[in-house]
Amino acid sequence: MIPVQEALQRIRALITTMPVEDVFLRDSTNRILAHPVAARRTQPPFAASAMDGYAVRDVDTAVGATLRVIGESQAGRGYAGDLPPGCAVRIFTGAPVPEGAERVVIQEDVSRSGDHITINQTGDGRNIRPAGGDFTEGDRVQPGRITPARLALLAAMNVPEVPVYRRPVIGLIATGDELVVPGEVPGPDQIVSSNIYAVAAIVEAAGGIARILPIAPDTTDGLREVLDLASAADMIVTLGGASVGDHDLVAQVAGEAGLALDFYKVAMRPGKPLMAGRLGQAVMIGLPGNPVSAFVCAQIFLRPALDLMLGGNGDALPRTKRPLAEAVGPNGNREHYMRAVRVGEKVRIFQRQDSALLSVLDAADTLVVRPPNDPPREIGDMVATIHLD
Ligand SMILES: Nc1nc2c(c(=O)[nH]1)N[C@H]1C(S)=C(S)[C@@H](COP(=O)(O)OP(=O)(O)OC[C@H]3O[C@@H](n4cnc5c(N)ncnc54)[C@H](O)[C@@H]3O)O[C@H]1N2
Ligand code: MOO
Repeated sequence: MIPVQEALQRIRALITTMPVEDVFLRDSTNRILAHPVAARRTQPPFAASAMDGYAVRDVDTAVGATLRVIGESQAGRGYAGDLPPGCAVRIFTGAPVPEGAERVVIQEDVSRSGDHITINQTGDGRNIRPAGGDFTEGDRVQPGRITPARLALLAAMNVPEVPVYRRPVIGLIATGDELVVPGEVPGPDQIVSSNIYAVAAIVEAAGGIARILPIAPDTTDGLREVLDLASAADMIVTLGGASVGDHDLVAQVAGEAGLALDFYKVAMRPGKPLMAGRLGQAVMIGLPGNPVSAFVCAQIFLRPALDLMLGGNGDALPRTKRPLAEAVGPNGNREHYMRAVRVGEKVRIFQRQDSALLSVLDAADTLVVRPPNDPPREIGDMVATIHLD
């Protein structure tokens, strides 16, 4: 058994970053921008009015001044020509400010009669957004996640396509004769395959494309066939069949298929029989079959691995120290990821920690991470926690 940190480091070392592809802006939400992208224009491209009102010169801006309205500037169609002294141009939010105008007096501050306005109040600001006040042509957006805000910025920069890392395809294989897919009628000794749906959701939330393959039976031929179906994937993740039982065939069959095993067994609970290596052009990760074990391993290893594939730095999930709401007994020799729930600022560890219990997992919003051989802990003792979203 190797420590969790070493297992994560070894998985990181197996990963290669995905190639870069250009996609339409509309398809780039949450993807990772791979290279800096330069603005193709300046914004605003002209001095623009920030308010609806009248564009005037400073010399004409006095309470009681009466000015002649000589034209109109609207968003999308400006006023062609200069603004002579003693005159005003009717202007709307976003419209180009005419040459010579130095401020916009908002319409609430003037009285209008026919072609003339009288200024009743001058207000504080100029109400003009200078050209290039937001960004100028050539300004660069740096690599990173394309958030909704960044999407709008790129659009305003007139960038129609962006270079992003290709989304990795993750082939997911549940193994075991006892499994049926949800909705099927299980035989008397069967259960419904569940953990693969959690792992698929985790993969997709991290930016990967999850492909759920047919359930692999507990036969070498059957498992090999399903593994073959996954051969085009960027990563192959098996669930179950990883332990030491007579029907735990994943290591054997993957080995025969050419798996270069990097490690097997991690000092963690749940998740001990985790394996990882390279199979052809893909990284292969063998998750334990117990539903909570597969879930925890996906959080601890798959998420950083996917982050790295997508151009991130593959950081482990962030940890926060929180006080215990209840005492807890000593830990064994494996790092324990205990299902727990927040109670205000504190955290309460569930009594039942069997790695088969999905109802407990569902009730949890936190994993409490106990180091190997951690002594008993009292109420109020600080423990490391991982938030589950
Ligand atoms: N003698 C030993 N027995 C076991 C050990 C050990 O060290 N010595 N390790 C235990 C630990 S820890 C774990 S974790 C499990 C992992 O076993 P496998 O990865 O081989 O998983 P399976 O045996 O195939 O299944 C375990 C359990 O999970 C259920 N399962 C499997 N796949 C699914 C699925 N897709 N959806 C829902 N449930 C699934 C399966 O029916 C079993 O109940 O081994 C321990 N044994
Ligand atoms: O490691 Mo197993 O995952 O303890 O249940």
